[in-house]
Amino acid sequence: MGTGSHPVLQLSGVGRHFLQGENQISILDGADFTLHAGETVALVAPSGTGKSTLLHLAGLLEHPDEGDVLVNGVSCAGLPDDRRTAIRRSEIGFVYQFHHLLPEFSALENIMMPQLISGLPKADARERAEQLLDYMRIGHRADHRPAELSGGEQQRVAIARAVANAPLVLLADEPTGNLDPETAGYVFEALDALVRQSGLSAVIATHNHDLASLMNRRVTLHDGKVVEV
Ligand SMILES: Nc1ncnc2c1ncn2[C@@H]1O[C@H](COP(=O)(O)OP(=O)(O)OP(=O)(O)O)[C@@H](O)[C@H]1O
Repeated sequence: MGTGSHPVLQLSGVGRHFLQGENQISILDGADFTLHAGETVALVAPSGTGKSTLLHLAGLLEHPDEGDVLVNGVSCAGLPDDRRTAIRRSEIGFVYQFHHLLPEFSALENIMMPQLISGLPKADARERAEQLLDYMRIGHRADHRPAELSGGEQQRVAIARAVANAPLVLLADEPTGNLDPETAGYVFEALDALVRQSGLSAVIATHNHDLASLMNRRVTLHDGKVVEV
C-alpha cells in the first residue's frame, strides 16, 4: 500500500437488523470499516456472524437499515437504484462461495458478459477474457460450460469474471469455502496474485487462517462491529 492511498470503500455506522421470530437481532450495529486503495483485507469470523451480510452491503447488493456505504468517496445511502447499480457495475467485482456462473454459456462467454453489458466492443471483451483465462491458467478450458469444469476451475472463471471490468474493489464471500484444501490453496493464491497484479483493493471472507495470512490485514466481526485482529 503506497503512501497517501485513499479510501476506496467505507462503511460508516452501518446497521442491519433481522426479525427472527418475535425478536429483532442486530447482525451489524454501527459498523465502521475503511478499505484503502491497493489494500487486501481478510474478513475472518465464525459462521452466522454477518460476513455475507457485510459483503452484500459493501457491494451495494443490499441496503443497510442505518448508516452509509461510500464507494470511492461517493455516498450511496441516498442514491436511486439505477445510480447504485451503475456504481456496482463499474466499481465492484463480486465472487460468491458458489460460482454463480451462467450454465448455458462457456467460460469465455461468462467472462465477456459483464464487459458486453458495460458496452465494450465484443472483440475487446473477448481479448480481455482470453487474457484472464490464461492468467488463471485455464485458457484451454475457454469453450467449456461451467458443468464441464472442476470446482476449482469454475471458481477461477468466477474470479476472472469479477475482475473483467477492472473494478476498483473486489469482494469475495468465502471464494474457496466449497473446495478441498489443496484446490482452495491454489485458487486463493491465484486470486491473491491477480488482485496484486492489477492493483485492486479487496475484502475476502474466509474461514481459512493460512489463506487469510496472505492478505495485508485481518478483521473480524464482534457485536455487530468490524474489529481489527
Ligand atoms: N434476509 C434475512 N432474514 C433474516 N435473517 C437473516 C437474513 N440474512 C441473514 N440473516 C441472519 O443473519 C445472520 C448472519 O448471516 P450471514 O449470512 O451474514 O453470516 P455469515 O457470517 O456470512 O455466515 P456463514 O459463514 O455461515 O456464511 C444469520 O444468523 C442469518 O440467519
